[in-house]
Amino acid sequence: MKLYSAKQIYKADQISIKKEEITSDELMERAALQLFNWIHLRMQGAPVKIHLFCGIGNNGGDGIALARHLLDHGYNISVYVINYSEKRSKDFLINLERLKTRKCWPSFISSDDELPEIGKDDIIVDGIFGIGLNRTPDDWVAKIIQHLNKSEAFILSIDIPSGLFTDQGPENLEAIIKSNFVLSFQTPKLVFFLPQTGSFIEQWEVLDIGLDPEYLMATETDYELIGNNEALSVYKPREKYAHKGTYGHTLIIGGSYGKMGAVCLAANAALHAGSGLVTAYVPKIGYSILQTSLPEVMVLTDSNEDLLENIEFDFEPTVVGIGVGMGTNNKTVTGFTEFLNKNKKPLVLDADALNILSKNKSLLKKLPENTILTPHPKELERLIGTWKDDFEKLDKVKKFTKKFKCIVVIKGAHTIVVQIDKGYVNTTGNPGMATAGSGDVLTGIITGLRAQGYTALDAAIFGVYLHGKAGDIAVESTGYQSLVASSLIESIGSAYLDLFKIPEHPVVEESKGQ
Ligand SMILES: NC(=O)C1=CN([C@@H]2O[C@H](COP(=O)(O)OP(=O)(O)OC[C@H]3O[C@@H](n4cnc5c(N)ncnc54)[C@H](O)[C@@H]3O)[C@@H](O)[C@H]2O)[C@H](O)CC1
Ligand SMILES: [K+]
Repeated sequence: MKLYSAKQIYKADQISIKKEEITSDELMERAALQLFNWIHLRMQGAPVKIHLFCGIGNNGGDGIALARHLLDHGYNISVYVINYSEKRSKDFLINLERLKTRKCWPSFISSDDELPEIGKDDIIVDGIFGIGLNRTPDDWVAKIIQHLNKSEAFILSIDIPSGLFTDQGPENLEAIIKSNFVLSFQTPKLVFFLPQTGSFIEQWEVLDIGLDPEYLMATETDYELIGNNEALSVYKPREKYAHKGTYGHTLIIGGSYGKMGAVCLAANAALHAGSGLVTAYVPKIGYSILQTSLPEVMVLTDSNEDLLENIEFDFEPTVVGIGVGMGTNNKTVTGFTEFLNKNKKPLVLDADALNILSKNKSLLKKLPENTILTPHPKELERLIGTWKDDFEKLDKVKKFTKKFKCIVVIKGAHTIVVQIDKGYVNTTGNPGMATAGSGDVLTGIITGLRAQGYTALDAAIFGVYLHGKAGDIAVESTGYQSLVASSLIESIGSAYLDLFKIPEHPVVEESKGQ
């Protein structure tokens, strides 16, 4: 699913109005009816108090139009206009007049002196700001937002939690609605999935207000959301007359004294992802460990007993995944550098391979085109430096991938795969996956996919999706706390099978931000 920017949504808005020969007010009515139907289906006329907080722009207009429909159906509502500007939008005013004809007069709030009383069992509809927010709300508006957040009432946001910018980082976290549910028009917004802002959204759903499909289809976006459909479109079915050679030979290089488990996890994950053959290259100490725990995996050893020093092998792997459990000993740095000097094979780099690169940035030039790097936030910081917010981080990563012609997998609650100008935001995974070895499994899956002929970008996107889905399946039987990396591997098969399940429900997503 494409994640459109605010600018693109406004454009779609304009094009739809022109093409369909409708007024902007009619489009607002469509949006308001969608909101109303969603609420009415769930509430069935229940006499719960609904407080609608509306701004003076079109987000507020949506709220006011929704209020009219709720009123017409006998709901118990109170309407407040947060009067933060005199520049009221035309369609807001049209809808305000319509509401008044029903003898409903909103309370106009122009300061934080009188905060409306809200019961914890009430419902708040948040229509204060939408995608038109262009500066941080004034202090008194922020105080009202804080009052709503503290109320414990269920908050339903129209389009986007008020106070969140659509395409830039937040300035004041105290001036953002903490939304229990967001009904977002046409497209979820990128900020729903970023670490800094994702926690303001508990759940979201898209309401299709029928913006011009032709424009939406033809428009390239900077970000895409990867769900089941997108993963399925990348998936490569197995062929009847294939043999193990068809699906490539993965080489996992890593390990050091006390950290051989990381290699076991990555190698085993590569096998479960479908790599035809898997070889592990480890220090001598790892030989019996690997041979005993993974009978399917072939093992080659370094000349050094405890760490990697002379990475040499005499076969042609399809792809090399390097770094897990490897350590950053000077001898390993030398061995890794010499390996990069000679290597011509596609690479996946993780953990200590990334740490070595961070300290020896000149090595970055030696990476073959389309190398996949899988840093967690700390490793990423070592590679690209610090960032002031998620948008700056994404910009820096884009520049980095352009400069070194590589792919970066920014690991997090919603992992984002970045290549040059584009980011792919993953939807699977859960907090139980923040556990030892989870990253090693991801490295193994991505490397194993690459071995089977997936392009680097597809292997990264699909690998991240499968890894998260395996976690979602595993957690059903383990619970968050007891999820361990080995259970992720055991669930890779079920994650593949899940690709072909027909979804029972429309897209309702729980946010995994923080
Ligand atoms: N997607 C669509 O096609 C449709 C969207 N609808 C709704 O419209 C809003 C966007 O409305 P807009 O009027 O452009 O902006 P807002 O209501 O978000 O903001 C109001 C207005 O206020 C000014 N402003 C911005 N920031 C501040 C601030 N911090 N303090 C004071 N004033 C501020 C600015 O001028 C804004 O224009 C979208 O989210 C949907 O809910 C349509 O109803 C249907 C079609
Ligand atoms: K809103």
